[in-house]
Amino acid sequence: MKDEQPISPAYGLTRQMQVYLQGLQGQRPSLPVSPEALERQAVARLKPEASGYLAGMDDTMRSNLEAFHRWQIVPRMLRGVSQRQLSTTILQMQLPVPLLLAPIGVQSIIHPEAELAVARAAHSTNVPLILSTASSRSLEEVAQAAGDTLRWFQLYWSKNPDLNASFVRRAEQSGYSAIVVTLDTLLLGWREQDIQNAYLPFLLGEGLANYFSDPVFRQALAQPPEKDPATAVRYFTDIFLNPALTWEQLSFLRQHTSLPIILKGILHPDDARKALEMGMDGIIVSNHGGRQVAGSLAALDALPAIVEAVNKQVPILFDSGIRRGSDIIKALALGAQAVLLGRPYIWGLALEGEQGVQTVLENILADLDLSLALSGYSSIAQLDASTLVNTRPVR
Ligand SMILES: Cc1cc2nc3c(=O)[nH]c(=O)nc-3n(C[C@H](O)[C@H](O)[C@H](O)COP(=O)(O)O)c2cc1C
Ligand SMILES: CC(C)CC(=O)C(=O)O
Repeated sequence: MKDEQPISPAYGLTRQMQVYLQGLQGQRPSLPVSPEALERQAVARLKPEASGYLAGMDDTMRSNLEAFHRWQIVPRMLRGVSQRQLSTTILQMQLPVPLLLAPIGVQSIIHPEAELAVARAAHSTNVPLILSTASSRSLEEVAQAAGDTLRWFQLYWSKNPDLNASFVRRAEQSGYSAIVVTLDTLLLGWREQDIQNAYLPFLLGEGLANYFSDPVFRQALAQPPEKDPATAVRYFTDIFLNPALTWEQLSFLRQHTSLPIILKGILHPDDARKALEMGMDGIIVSNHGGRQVAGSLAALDALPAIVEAVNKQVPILFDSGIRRGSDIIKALALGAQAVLLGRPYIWGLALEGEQGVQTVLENILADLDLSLALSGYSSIAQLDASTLVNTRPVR
């Protein structure tokens, strides 16, 4: 795909025609094209514990999706859209598309090749990726699989400061070019399905590759994790998350890395202002895909006020509910510079491994490209508030 310039001006049309031509030979796409059907099939394929873990809180997730339906695109006509520009620059990094893979931990519960399959698919489609601290493969292995693909590292801020510094150092050495600190998961939310299933993958040793391979983590143990995994898992659960974290501690990170620091999980404009005050380099507006606070506002509903508060001082990214090309258009029109794709690529991984992730990415990018053109835009930079109308019912 890389050689074929996936983001060429005619990308959407090329992909669409490729599928139709295969149809002439009696072939149909093996993976569902609609995200809803994709989810249904993936959930049916996974063990109940794994699909329960993917799910999160139903009501917040529903709010995330409904928020997209309240904003609607008003297509414009005859504006010369034969060439489309989908690339963007964030913190001096060139993104070929305004889409990154969201950090999603413990992918070994979804597919045996886990993050390596995802990294290869990111490479073949040229879509940047954000690797979770809780990945099932070490950040070094994933970097190797990703090749020259743009990659950022997501940090869960542990109680052990030396471990945080070590993760950041390793990420720098392995070519990750930004640190994404997740703020909304200083504790795990009340996840009804996981509690019903009495299931937490970390306790089974899943998603701990970065910890078990870390020199600081290993030094804290009397025996290496290979010899005494139970004690290593216990130590992990002791230090993994840090609910005592406050804004002031972000300066520790600043002292330990020259990489840009991006805060993930901002929903209130005052927190966005605080991020600016602390000299942070970027913000990801997100409610963690509706996995942390039941009844929290939809991430998309939080976006406009944060865009206003930040006033273009740092880039704003968005996730939680991106399913189609039109969702990307809506988030960009409301002021995000790029979006993160979460569960849809995991559904592809569940069904067809690396190929499944690649297909999901190709489909959403083709959809974005065509929807952009048909809405009357030749560049994502042209999207703004005038692209949309809000159909929120008046109460
Ligand atoms: C199974 C699962 C694991 C996740 N793990 C992480 C993680 O390790 N770090 C993180 O910052 N976010 C994590 N997230 C949240 C995603 O990065 C992202 O915010 C969310 O999936 C976006 O919503 P969407 O899935 O509706 O697109 C996880 C989400 C899921 C579904
Ligand atoms: C707690 C993490 C390791 C994974 C996560 O962010 C999630 O399950 O939502």
